[in-house]
Parts: sequence; structure tokens; C-alpha cells
Amino acid sequence: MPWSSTRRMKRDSHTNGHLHLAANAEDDRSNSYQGKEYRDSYELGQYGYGKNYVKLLHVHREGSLHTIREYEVDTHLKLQSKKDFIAGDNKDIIATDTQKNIVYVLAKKYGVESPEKFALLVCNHFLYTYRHVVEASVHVEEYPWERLQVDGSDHNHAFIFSPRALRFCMVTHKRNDRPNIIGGLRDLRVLKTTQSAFTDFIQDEYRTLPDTNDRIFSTVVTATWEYSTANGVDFDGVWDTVKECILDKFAGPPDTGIFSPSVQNTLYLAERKILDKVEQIKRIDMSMPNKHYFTLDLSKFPQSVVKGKNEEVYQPVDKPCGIIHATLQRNVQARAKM
Ligand SMILES: O=c1[nH]c(=O)c2[nH]c(=O)[nH]c2[nH]1
Repeated sequence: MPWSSTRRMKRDSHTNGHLHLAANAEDDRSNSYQGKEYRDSYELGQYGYGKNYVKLLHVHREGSLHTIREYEVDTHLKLQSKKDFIAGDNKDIIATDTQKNIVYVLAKKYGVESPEKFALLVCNHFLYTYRHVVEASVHVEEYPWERLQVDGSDHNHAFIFSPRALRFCMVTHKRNDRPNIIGGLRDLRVLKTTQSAFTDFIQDEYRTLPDTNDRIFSTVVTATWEYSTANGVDFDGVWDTVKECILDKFAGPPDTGIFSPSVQNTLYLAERKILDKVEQIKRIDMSMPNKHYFTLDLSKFPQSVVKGKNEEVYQPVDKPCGIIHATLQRNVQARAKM
């Protein structure tokens, strides 16, 4: 599942906690509280809490050359005890307001090198500082600021918002485990006007779509990938590489392009190229909604109104849309045999 939707789910699970159990220590029979074991007909499932959308702008100044990074950070903690939920005992709670403050203090102390490194740092701080935190997760979304170019030269301190694609990451660190690092890219919207076909699919009594050897191909790419390690990873470089691989397999060379027999095949080839290029990625998940642009049959209009076959005017139809997704991971056994 792409992280964009996971994030939404994560948010929902935080905010929908409207179930008020009038619980006190006696009611908590499924857990231990104050040294006593309790049984109950109910069991608390997933739980946790955190702060969402902590907005942060970091300005790095090297003389007159300034560099910025703007993030929206979500922090999420799972505490060892459930007594905050079950018994109304707040003693272990690191307030979400405190979590927000920690984000700002760490940014000031250590700077923000990349979303992934910052997320690792924040997770590590929570686990190291509070022994009763069993799991910390940090989601960072980066605002797509680019240095402004003026007459071909980089500006020292002015930036332009260039939302070609959004970058995000999710780091989850369980105590006594290695951090799980997911990089992500979403909202990469692309379109090409040829070199896309869709033919030879199932022909039966339900099919109305004709074969097409030349159609418009447009999609909005989401990709998430899991790192096998954090050691020596150039997270900024990897994000650029993932974007380049996707664009390369979608668009191909500028003069001739690259032929796509289906969204499925294009998506798969992009994933393969990413795994080929970035050794530290162990698994990549991509989704590509098929944003349809249908040809319009204008042949019913008289020739005096519409001349010739219509090859210019298309009808964008965004709903319903096809959705194609796949995860590609390294085949560990095949590597071991080599
Ligand atoms: O590339 C495509 N894959 C499909 O599975 C599909 N289904 C469809 O109606 N059009 C397309 N296009």
C-alpha cells in the first residue's frame, strides 16, 4: 500500500479515538496495572498517539548563500503501557505538544540534512530519551522548493515552489530493532501523446474498448521504497534517481520516446531500473492511475463544420480511472545462488 494512503489511515486512527471507556484500574482486566493482572472481555488493539503537521522551515546560511528545507513532520509514539488509555493515568505521556517542541529543538541543534536523516534523528531521540517508548515513527513531507535561477545563475537566497513531485519518507523504529526506512514520491503527473498502445486484452461479451495502437498515456505516479540499510545512503541522490528512472521508462529518449504496451509494463520496467540502480533499495512499490484521455468521434458533424478525422481534441476523463500497482522486491534466494 502506498505510504500516502497509509498516512491517511494513520491519521484516521489517531483522530477517530472517540470511544470513551469509563475505565478505571478495576475495569482493566486484560492488562497489568500497578502490578495486578486483570482479565477483561475486551482487548486494546493498535494504539499510539502523536503530533501531525509540525511545520518547519530550516535556513542554512553559508555567508550570502542560503539553503532552505521546509518540512511537515508527523511524530507518532507507542508507549509500553496502555494505562493512559485504560486507566486515565497520564504519567507516561510525552505530550504531543512536547513532541512538537522536540522536532524544533532537534532541527535547531542538528540541522536538517534530508527528510530521512531527520526522521531517523527524531525517532532515535524518542527511544533514547524515554525508556518507556517502545516504538517511534516519524513521517516527513518536504515542500518542493527549488533555488531560483536568474539569467541562468543560481540565486543566493530566493526560491521557487516547484511541485513537480512531492517527497516524503516514513521511519519506524522499534526498540532493539533496526529502523525501517521508507522513501516516497507522489503527485508526479506526466502525459505523453504517442508511443502508448493497449491491445490484445480479453475479448468477450463485456468488452467494448477497441484495441488501440496509439493513445494518450497519462498518470500520477506514487512510489514508496524500503531501504535495506541507512549506512552510506545518499537519500537526496536516491530520490532523484527514483524520479529519473520513472521518467526515463515513461518518456524515453527525447526524439523517439519509448513504446509502452500497457501501464502495467511501464510501471514494472521503472521498478526494475530502480532496483538495478540503487543497491540499498530492497523493495519498491508503485502505483499509476490511468488518467484517461478519450478520443472524440466528431464524424457525425458535417464536413463543413469538422474537416477530416479528429486527431486533435481529446476528452479528459478522470473518473472512473484504472489503477495499476505492483511491488518489486529483490529475490534473495536467486542472489544467494549466484
Ligand atoms: O494500460 C492499460 N492497462 C489496463 O489494464 C487497462 N484497462 C483499460 O481499460 N485500459 C488499460 N490500459
